[in-house]
Amino acid sequence: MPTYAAILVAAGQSARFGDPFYKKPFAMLNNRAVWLHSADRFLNHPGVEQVIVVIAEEDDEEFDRRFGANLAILGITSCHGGATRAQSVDAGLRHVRDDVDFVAIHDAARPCLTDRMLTEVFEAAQAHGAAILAHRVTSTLKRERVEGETVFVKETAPRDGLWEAQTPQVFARELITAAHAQPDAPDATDDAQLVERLGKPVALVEGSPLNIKITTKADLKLAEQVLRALPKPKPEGGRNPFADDDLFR
Ligand SMILES: Nc1ccn([C@@H]2O[C@H](COP(=O)(O)OP(=O)(O)OP(=O)(O)O)[C@@H](O)[C@H]2O)c(=O)n1
Ligand SMILES: C[C@](O)(CO)[C@H](O)COP(=O)(O)O
Repeated sequence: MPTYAAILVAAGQSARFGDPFYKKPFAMLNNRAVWLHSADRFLNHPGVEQVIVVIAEEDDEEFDRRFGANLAILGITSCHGGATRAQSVDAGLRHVRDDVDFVAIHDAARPCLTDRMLTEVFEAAQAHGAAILAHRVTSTLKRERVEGETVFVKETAPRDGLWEAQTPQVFARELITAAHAQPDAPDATDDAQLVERLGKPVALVEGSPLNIKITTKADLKLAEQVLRALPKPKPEGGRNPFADDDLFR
């Protein structure tokens, strides 16, 4: 069975979340920190040998106080991120073991990932070397034109063939390591674009509009309802309590 390392990036500033106490990955969601919901998916998934959480150095003390026991019990590694998301991913890559085959890179602020999505993007990465969860654009897209204080429609952008990238984004370890070694890597807003720049294929795997990225407080409320809609753990136990069902299709 192929082996995986998961990098959970949680080192952003959460500026749009606007909480005076908690950055969004560390906010409570149904009695568990947002990032731990994300970590659970990977920890319970076959083949995942390593989980690395990337945090901002300024969060060290609070993170250790709140989650130090979780890291020890769950065998999670932590490291410091950088000023950009890509720099945080690169920091996580430097802790990935040489013996894992694939690396899954996931926004810790996306806690509504399901077992089925993870299985499908893992399988696609095995088949193609690189795969990402994404969701076909279903709304009409407008390009803006700004005049003074007012924003107008400049044009309607063609949406045929457009997908909204999500995470996890999963890559053969050597491929993503080479991709992040490129000179302009720190400015990338997702990891797939660095692999695209190498001319390598990246498979698109249908995720779900419910695989939301928590950006604002309103997103946290939405995530609470999404997670509550997940099936309850099976009586025989042992199963991942976050197993998927058709709700997420
Ligand atoms: N320098 C950064 C920037 C972002 N992230 C992580 O990347 C994910 C997606 O980024 P985003 O939603 O933009 O988070 P923030 O940058 O924290 O959001 P904001 O722009 O509101 O500050 C988040 O889990 C965030 O913690 C990171 O690890 N390091
Ligand atoms: C990686 C990502 O979630 C894919 O849509 C997105 O690019 C993250 O961007 P952010 O500005 O760091 O939230």
